[in-house]
Amino acid sequence: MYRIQTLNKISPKGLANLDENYEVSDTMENPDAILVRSASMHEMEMPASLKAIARAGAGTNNIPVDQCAEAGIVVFNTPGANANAVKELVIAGMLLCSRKVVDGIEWAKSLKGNGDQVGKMVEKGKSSFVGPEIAGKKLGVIGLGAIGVRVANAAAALDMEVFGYDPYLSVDAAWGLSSRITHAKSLEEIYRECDYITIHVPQTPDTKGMINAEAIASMKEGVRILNFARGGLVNEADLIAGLESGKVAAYVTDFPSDALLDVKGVIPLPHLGASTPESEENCACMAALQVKDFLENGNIINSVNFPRVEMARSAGCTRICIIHRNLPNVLSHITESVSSIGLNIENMQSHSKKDYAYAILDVTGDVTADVLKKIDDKDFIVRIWTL
Ligand SMILES: NC(=O)c1ccc[n+]([C@@H]2O[C@H](COP(=O)([O-])OP(=O)(O)OC[C@H]3O[C@@H](n4cnc5c(N)ncnc54)[C@H](O)[C@@H]3O)[C@@H](O)[C@H]2O)c1
Ligand SMILES: O=C(O)[C@H](O)COP(=O)(O)O
Repeated sequence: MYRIQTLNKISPKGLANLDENYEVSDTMENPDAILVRSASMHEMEMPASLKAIARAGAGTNNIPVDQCAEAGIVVFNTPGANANAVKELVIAGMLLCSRKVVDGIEWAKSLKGNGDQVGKMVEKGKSSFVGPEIAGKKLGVIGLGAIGVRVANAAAALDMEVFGYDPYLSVDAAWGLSSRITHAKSLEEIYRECDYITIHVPQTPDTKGMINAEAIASMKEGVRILNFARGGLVNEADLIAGLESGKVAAYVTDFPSDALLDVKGVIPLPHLGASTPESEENCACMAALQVKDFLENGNIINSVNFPRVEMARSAGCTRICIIHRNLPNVLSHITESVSSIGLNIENMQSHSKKDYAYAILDVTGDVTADVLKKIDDKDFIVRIWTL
């Protein structure tokens, strides 16, 4: 029986992929794997039993990914599974901050009690809520991954002039990008040209605070900024100064903080980007299936700290799975150890990612604890197990 702990509410449709061989609970001790959304795991002590963490979503900055790699814990995410949900809310965010929709709704509600005068008051007062259309305006998209590409294409379809910036653009993303998108060669070009700027990059030490006083100073007067990626990408004090001076007309964020809530021009949303039934199901299904395939077959598909390694099971074989440091001669140590005890390697796959590598070997012969001990050199083997 595999033991799965959930740290957030995970869509039941996703959990339904875990059959009678799985016990799932939010109060599980010694889990084999954890399913999580945005709960922070940075302060959590990782149980020795833990082999995998699956983030049902995109951002993994709530998980100590590097520490997990050191401990041989594979961290998965679900690329693209919630991207459409975020795209739709970004488009809504641009309309919200252009057309004074929120202020207009609040004012309209304040007319309650004026009886048959409401119609007249609406017509008289509506001129306070005039706001520009988005068609014909310039949108800068920073980060053209699963979300950024969808936002760029949707905005182009709404007749915006779209600039995209991503120095690490993947081939898949490039194939998906409309030919109407202008390739911005620098952030400065985005800042200089665009009326609306939307950020879709992961929060890392490199991107943290990237929207700061210097960036804001080089943007257009009255720029509208949207942040559905992570709060930490924006230096809040600098942004508030920009809003107060009028340089920034609006800031739509999915990551409100106490300091932002009462600042004019801020439209705070309670991290709703991925909160649709469709994306909750997509993410949960992908997370559950990836964990299942890893626990049962050792396959790693979308991991942020280990390479993709997957191989069909070879009939009549025992599978040996080995997470190891990415150092010279480790593979030859493994294969020599295995063959020196008379095991035959029928099939094997191995790939590396930064400091770590992962190998799966399908072998025939008797794989005893002694065999594993022979391979398990503590200097470079992080975790070894059989399936
Ligand atoms: N609000 C929400 O509910 C919600 C939902 C999903 C994702 N997110 C956030 O959005 C982020 C992006 O999600 P995604 O699914 O598009 O991820 P993704 O990995 O598909 O795309 C990220 C893109 O950013 C690019 N990038 C990285 N560093 C960059 C830099 N310095 N400048 C420009 N581009 C850079 C990468 O090349 C990649 O193409 C996630 O990391 C997460 O933090 C938020
Ligand atoms: O990175 C993500 O996928 C989003 O921020 C969604 O987070 P959530 O799963 O907590 O809604």
